[in-house]
Amino acid sequence: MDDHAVLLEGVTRTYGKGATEVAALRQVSVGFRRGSFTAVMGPSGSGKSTLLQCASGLDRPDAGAVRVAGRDITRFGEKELATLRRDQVGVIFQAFNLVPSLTAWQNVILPSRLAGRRPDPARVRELLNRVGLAGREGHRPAQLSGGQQQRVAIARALLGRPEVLFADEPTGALDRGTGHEVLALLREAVDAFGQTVVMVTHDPEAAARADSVLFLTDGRIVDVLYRPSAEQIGARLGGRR
Ligand SMILES: Nc1ncnc2c1ncn2[C@@H]1O[C@H](COP(=O)(O)OP(=O)(O)OP(=O)(O)O)[C@@H](O)[C@H]1O
Repeated sequence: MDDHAVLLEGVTRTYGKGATEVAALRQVSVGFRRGSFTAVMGPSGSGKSTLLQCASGLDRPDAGAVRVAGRDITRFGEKELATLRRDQVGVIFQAFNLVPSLTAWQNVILPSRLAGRRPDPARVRELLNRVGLAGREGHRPAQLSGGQQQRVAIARALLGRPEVLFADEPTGALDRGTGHEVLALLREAVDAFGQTVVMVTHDPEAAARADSVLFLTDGRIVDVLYRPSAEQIGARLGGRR
């Protein structure tokens, strides 16, 4: 039974102490199968980002295990986590982490270069074109809008073809056309390259591109829909909230 790219077992994450204590995740157990595309939805503050942060090794749960390719990453030290992020796990988060002194093109290829690879320029160009940054390859982050910076981060995460890709609201800051293209790129990562994608979104139409949709409420998974339509997702969100 090891066809899970990522498996969370009883993951609990609590922030703060005493009166200000918030249980962001409560005993969450869920598996993400290899080559699957999962959307994560739920009200603001329900724990979606915390789930992604814990699953990607950016945050450490207080209890439980997070297995990536079978290995419990909650026991990893900083060095192992850095290697994990370089080789296996890609993240598209709102804090873009772009290097201010580098151009869009240079930012996209940086992680691959650091990993000792020589990225194919044709592929870099294709990715930049598809996220709508043609003509802006030479711009530095400060010369790009927030949405454009996010697109650089998306192209950067896709270039390395990581086994697992975590995306927090990847289409949130994008116009409709670019949003569709980004979803197509994520779908292609799954269908053509067998990557595993986990995406937080508030948009039922974006979530409908996934194979399944998890619903979080108050730090718990309360529902799962398989291959739902945008209408079914909207109804689920509008119903028992
Ligand atoms: N670093 C932190 N310190 C303290 N509390 C935090 C921290 N990060 C998250 N929380 C709290 O944990 C809970 C879950 O937060 P999380 O960001 O995971 O929710 P979310 O579902 O992603 O919300 P949103 O849709 O608004 O982004 C919230 O109550 C939040 O206030």
